[in-house]
Amino acid sequence: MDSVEIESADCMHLGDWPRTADVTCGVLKKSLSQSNGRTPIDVEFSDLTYTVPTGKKSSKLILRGVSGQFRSGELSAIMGPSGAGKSTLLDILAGYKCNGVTGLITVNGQNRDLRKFCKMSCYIMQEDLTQPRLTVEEAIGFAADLKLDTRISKAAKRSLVNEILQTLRLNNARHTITERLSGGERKRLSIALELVNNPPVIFLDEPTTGLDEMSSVQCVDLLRRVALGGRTVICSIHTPSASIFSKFHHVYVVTAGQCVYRGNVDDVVPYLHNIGIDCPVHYNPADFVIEVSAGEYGKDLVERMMTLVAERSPIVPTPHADFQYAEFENIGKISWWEQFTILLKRMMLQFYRNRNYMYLKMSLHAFLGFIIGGLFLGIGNDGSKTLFNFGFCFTCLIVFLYVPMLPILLHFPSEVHLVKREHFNRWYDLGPYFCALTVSNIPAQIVLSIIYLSMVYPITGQPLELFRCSMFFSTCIICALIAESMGLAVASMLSIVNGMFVGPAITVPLMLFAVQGMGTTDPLPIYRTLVMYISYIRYGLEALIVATYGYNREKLPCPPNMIYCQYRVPRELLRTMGMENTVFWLDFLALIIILFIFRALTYYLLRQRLQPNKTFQALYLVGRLVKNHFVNG
Ligand SMILES: Nc1ncnc2c1ncn2[C@@H]1O[C@H](COP(=O)(O)OP(=O)(O)OP(=O)(O)O)[C@@H](O)[C@H]1O
Repeated sequence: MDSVEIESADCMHLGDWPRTADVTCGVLKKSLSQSNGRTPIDVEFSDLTYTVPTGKKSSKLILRGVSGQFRSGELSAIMGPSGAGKSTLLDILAGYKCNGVTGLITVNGQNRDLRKFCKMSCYIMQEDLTQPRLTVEEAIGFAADLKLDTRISKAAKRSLVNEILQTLRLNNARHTITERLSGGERKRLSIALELVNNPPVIFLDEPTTGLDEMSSVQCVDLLRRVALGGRTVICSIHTPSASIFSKFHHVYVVTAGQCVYRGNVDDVVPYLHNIGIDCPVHYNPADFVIEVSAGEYGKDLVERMMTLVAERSPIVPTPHADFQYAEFENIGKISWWEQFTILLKRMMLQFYRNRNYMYLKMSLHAFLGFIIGGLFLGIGNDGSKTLFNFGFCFTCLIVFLYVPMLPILLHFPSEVHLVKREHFNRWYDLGPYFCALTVSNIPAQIVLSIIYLSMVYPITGQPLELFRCSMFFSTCIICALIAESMGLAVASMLSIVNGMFVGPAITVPLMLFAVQGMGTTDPLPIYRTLVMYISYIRYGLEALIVATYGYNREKLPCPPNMIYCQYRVPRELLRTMGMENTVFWLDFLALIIILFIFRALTYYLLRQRLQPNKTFQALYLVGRLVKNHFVNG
């Protein structure tokens, strides 16, 4: 079936949400306030507690057995004083936090299956992270490509993007690069990106923070409309104005990790009246209930609210006998290859927009080529400077260690945050992302390496024989890719600050191990030999030296003023360096294997960062305990 058929077929089934119909027929606005054919989702939780370890033997109880219910078709607010546990509760309900949580969360009366629940929900976090170097229109377009069925025609997706831009008042900013958006626009963009596939459950952490009153009202209005369309919309919110407060259907008030009120917004004031405190006339009930729950009118009132909450607001489960997780299993699922191509396209576009950075890197490589070439001018064909040429090979490996690694350590940790968020909201799988990242990085790295090498190789007088030249170039390029992969592995687990320390720190032993025992004719003890071959730089060095001096290279010319050139015979140098029997292809193969190991390690670490397994969770906890032990004493 081609896309046109799908488009027209879907127009006939407007209720068949969240497929293409809502969007292809240009009725997003209408669809937001429309019921749909799918089962509504109610989220219930009981006796939820959340504890975090804080020191050697201490831990902090953040949520203390809270229970509640959020229904479909309602806009619900989680409110409370600062530090009460609103964001924590939202993180747990959305499935973003799982460690240290006890209690029960159910979806339409069935135990929550987190993997499946994530497919039917989205979480818009407080910090608005958006893909850099894309316009608003492009960002929403890529989200639509990734989240919607590929059988939907391009025109239909374009019309969806236009509708979303209009609905969220982003039309004037459609060609603005995301980094240049105002706070309110960025918030609306974050919401727009997640609304693309119309998920049945939407969590938002403080969606109005940083917005002016008018933008906040419009934002909450939109959420209300979305909720009335049959979705379950839950947001944490800080002291809303009276008009914003009145737009919510349901409110859940927490203080010090306990619930003090849950129920209709209209019932807040009568409830407070019943426990003996009246909200002053013309006073914002939202402010008042937060003040009361913060203990400003006495601690006994707060305790009374805590005990009364279960009695006055019993949770009445709304079972949906016909509810099946499978119904939501394939929402907008696209294939591995489609995800890969879309992500690659997005990365290439971002790369193109950032071309000045690429020009800077190219200039830096040319500059390094000029400086290093000048330092080692003409030594490659001078029998009296063979040892200096050895230094040149080592310098090339150091250049290809730090230059590819440091930028990765600086920028990849922030990208991991973005990937974590998009992956959590089920935009794509890690496999296609990682492959797209690899494919988009490798050509640039090769070009940069060639710029540097094509300058230093002739300037330093290396042998201009095609086979030696290609062996030299390919060894350096593989080493650059290994260093980049090492940077990715470190940056996928650590923050910028920690990565910038750990990354360069691990390069020091790598360099030292590589040159063990060089220049001595005594054989090394076996353990030192093993340690030496841990370092990929050793393989790189051997490969470069053999490419330059191996394969029966003829004697090098010696300057007429030199009486004795010890290493003008290349074999003599190889013997002194213990590389007489070295086979280039074995070293090259070892480098390729190391490259694959590092790539696989990066993938594994990234996977653990996004979805830690039990071992990693245990390691994380041990790490935290150790940190708390040393940091907090
Ligand atoms: N990992 C942690 N370690 C120690 N304390 C934590 C941790 N995570 C959260 N907390 C504490 O738990 C409490 C609740 O945090 P949370 O972010 O949920 O509050 P909040 O109600 O959203 O606050 P705000 O409105 O100010 O954002 C706070 O006191 C916070 O310091």
